[in-house]
Amino acid sequence: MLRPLHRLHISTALRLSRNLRPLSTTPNLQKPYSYPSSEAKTQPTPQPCSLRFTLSADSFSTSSSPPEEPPTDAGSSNPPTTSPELLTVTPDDSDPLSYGGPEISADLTPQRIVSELDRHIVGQQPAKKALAIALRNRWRRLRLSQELREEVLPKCCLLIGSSGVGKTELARRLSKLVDSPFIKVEATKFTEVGFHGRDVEQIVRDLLENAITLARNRQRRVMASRIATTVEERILDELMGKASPGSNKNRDQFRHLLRQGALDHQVIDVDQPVRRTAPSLVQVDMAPERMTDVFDKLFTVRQSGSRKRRVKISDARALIEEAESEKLLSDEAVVKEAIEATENAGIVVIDEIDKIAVPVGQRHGADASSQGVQRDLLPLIEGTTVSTKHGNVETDHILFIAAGAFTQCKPSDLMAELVGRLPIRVELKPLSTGDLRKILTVPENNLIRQQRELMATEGVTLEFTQAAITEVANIAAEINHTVEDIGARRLHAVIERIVQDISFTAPELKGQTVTVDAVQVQDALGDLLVKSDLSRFIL
Ligand SMILES: Nc1ncnc2c1ncn2[C@@H]1O[C@H](COP(=O)(O)OP(=O)(O)OP(=O)(O)O)[C@@H](O)[C@H]1O
Repeated sequence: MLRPLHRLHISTALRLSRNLRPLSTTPNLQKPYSYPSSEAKTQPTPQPCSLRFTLSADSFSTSSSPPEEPPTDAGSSNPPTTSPELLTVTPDDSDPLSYGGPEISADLTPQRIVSELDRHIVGQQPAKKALAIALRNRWRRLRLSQELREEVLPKCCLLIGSSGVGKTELARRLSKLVDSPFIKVEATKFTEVGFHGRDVEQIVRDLLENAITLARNRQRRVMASRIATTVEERILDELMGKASPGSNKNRDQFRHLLRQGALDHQVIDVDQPVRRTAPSLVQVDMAPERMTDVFDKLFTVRQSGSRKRRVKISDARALIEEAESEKLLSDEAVVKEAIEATENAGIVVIDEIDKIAVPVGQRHGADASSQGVQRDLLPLIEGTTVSTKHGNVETDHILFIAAGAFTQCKPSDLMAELVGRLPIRVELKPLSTGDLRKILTVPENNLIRQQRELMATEGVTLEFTQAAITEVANIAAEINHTVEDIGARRLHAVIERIVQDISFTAPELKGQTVTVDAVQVQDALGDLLVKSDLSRFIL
């Protein structure tokens, strides 16, 4: 039976660690949890040149230390990064409620935004440029006086281009660059329910939910080191009792063992909080979503306090971390940050906008719902207040990016007021065979790399010859041309078909190198390459 560790003599504990390597040389591979290093605690907080997405002009902060240059080699095989130098979060340990959300680095110039987008998207330079300016304008707007800032509305964009040429991907990458709340919706989804369509305000509610997730994760990251320290101290308290003067040496030795994972099997008591729900009242004039929230809470079992559980230290870490995060992360602060981020940094892509455009002569009968959706979208884009269960969200400064192919109609077939709200228009080019070839190999997380890395997990080295890559691009372009143009999406299906057999047998190919050449590409696609069969081609 295990003895409580606080009764163990330190020499016994040290014996446990006899076979362990010194702390400084132990790779942290098997430990699911990383403790803050003492160096990390003493290092000065970086002072990036940055600007907050907060409403108050007083919260702007700048400093003279510029962030490092990002890698610009688009073909680099580096793992994906989230460009941390472009987005910074400023922790204020003294007040967990003080986070104002993400900050856009002042160094994120339009040119730099374009080069960041270049890392993931091939070509489409005019669209990249337009979006870069739109994003930079947000940064500029936040530097204006409060009075002028409210007057400057974001210019919304209309991206015109066929399916799969990168319209959504550009907007998604843009939002990732600055950790903005992002949502993509299809305009046609709002016509299916009938004349009034689905409530377009749901777009903003969904955007806010996304912002809440981002805000929670962001605050967790900011507090990670504080939480890790607390977790360690809680475990040490359980093992040895509360820290007391003179107990530092023993405590440090136990801390050392704990960090080595030598105490993982010891069992300790952990307090697990039980959620308590606040009593709520249903009011007759309540918004429907608020009412749903109240009912949710009513049906939640009301309990309070905490209960003790005896668990191994290896399991206790996650439980204590969760409980500490709950204590430190205030829902109120998360929602506040999320609403600010939604209002000032939210990006919404409304795809298939062309499908709800109706030429003037046809604006009657069944098309009434399309017209209705356009009318409903207008206030959102112009700026309105949407009520959500977390509070009101102003849409004035959300960046709306409408997108569509406009093959059957023209932008002017949209309502004039709506078109007026989308003054930045950019056309995205159809993808050529050369573009498809580049998409296979140039973006950081390109499809070929994805397949190679997947096979590497099985111990298989997968190679594609240059001729094979060219052949894949040729075939994808041909199918797009003959069957239906779905742009770069075609590559996914073609590649999947080519690697299907290798993928199936990979566990038996461990240690081997498999090279795909042009002939194998043709073999894999077999009779589907016969032109007459292309119409039946399922890729
Ligand atoms: N120019 C490009 N460079 C790199 N990848 C691309 C490019 N265009 C498209 N892709 C890839 O193709 C897929 C589909 O692209 P995306 O979602 O942007 O299409 P879209 O233009 O929005 O089309 P749709 O209107 O049909 O949604 C994504 O996986 C994206 O990464």
